Amino acid sequence: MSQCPVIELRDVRFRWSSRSSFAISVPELQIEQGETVLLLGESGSGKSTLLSLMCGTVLADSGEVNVGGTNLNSLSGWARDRFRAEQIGIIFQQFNLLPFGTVLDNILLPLKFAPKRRARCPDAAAKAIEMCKLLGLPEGVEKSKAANLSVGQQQRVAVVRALIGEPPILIADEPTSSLDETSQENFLDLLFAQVAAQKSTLLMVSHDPRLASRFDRVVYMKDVVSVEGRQA
Ligand SMILES: Nc1ncnc2c1ncn2[C@@H]1O[C@H](COP(=O)(O)OP(=O)(O)OP(=O)(O)O)[C@@H](O)[C@H]1O
Repeated sequence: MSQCPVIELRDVRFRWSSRSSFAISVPELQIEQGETVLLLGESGSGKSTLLSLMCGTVLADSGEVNVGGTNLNSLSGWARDRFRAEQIGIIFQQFNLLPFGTVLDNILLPLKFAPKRRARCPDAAAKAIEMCKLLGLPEGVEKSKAANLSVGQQQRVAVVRALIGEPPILIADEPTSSLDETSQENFLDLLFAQVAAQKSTLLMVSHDPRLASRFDRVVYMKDVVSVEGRQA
C-alpha cells in the first residue's frame, strides 16, 4: 500500500514578528499517514514553533505547509480554524483545559467547530464517558470541574479531548513533561493504544530521547530545521 504524506513542509521560512527575532527554515519534512513520529530537540530549538506552523496557528512567510493535501496558506483565518478542528487533535504542554468547565464540556469543545468529527460520534457524551473510563479516569469524572483534577487526570482528559471524533492527526507537545516515570509509561501505553485503535497519525514533541523506541520514526530538529535568528 503506497503511503502519502499527511503533513508536508516545503521550503518553509517563518520569523516571529513580535517579542523575538527567532526564525526557522524547513527545506523539507514529511509525515506519512498513520506514522508515529517523535520530534526531538533541545529547549528553544523551535519545536513548538514548528507545531504551530503545522497546526496553522501561525502561517509560513514563504514556502508551503500542506496538511491532508491542503495548503494552509490558501485558507482564510476562519477556514483554517475549522480545518484544524476537523483534522488535528492537539495535546498542549499545559493541557489548556477550561478550569471552570466540566470535564465533559472540555472534551466536547472541539466538536462544536468540527461537524465531521461530531458525525463520527453521534452520541458524543456517551463516547466521552466511555473514553474517560478506558483511560482510567474515575466514574462520574465527566461532571467534575477540570480545575479540581490532579495533573495526571487533567492529562488524560486532554487526551480524550484530542481523540474524540477520531481526527486523522494527533499532535502532542511534550505531554509527559509533568509526570513521573511510571505515570509517563502508563500514559504512553494508553495513548499508543488509542492511536492504534483509531489509526491516527501521531506527532509527539519531546526533549527526552528515551521515548524513541515506542515510535516508528524519530526526527531530530537539527536535521530538519535551521534556526536563522535568536531571541533579541
Ligand atoms: N508566541 C511567540 N512570539 C514570539 N516569539 C516566540 C513565540 N513563541 C516562541 N517564540 C520564540 O521562538 C523561540 C523558540 O521557541 P519554541 O517554543 O518554538 O522552542 P521549543 O523547542 O518548543 O522550546 P521548549 O522545549 O523550551 O518548549 C523562543 O526562544 C522564542 O524566542
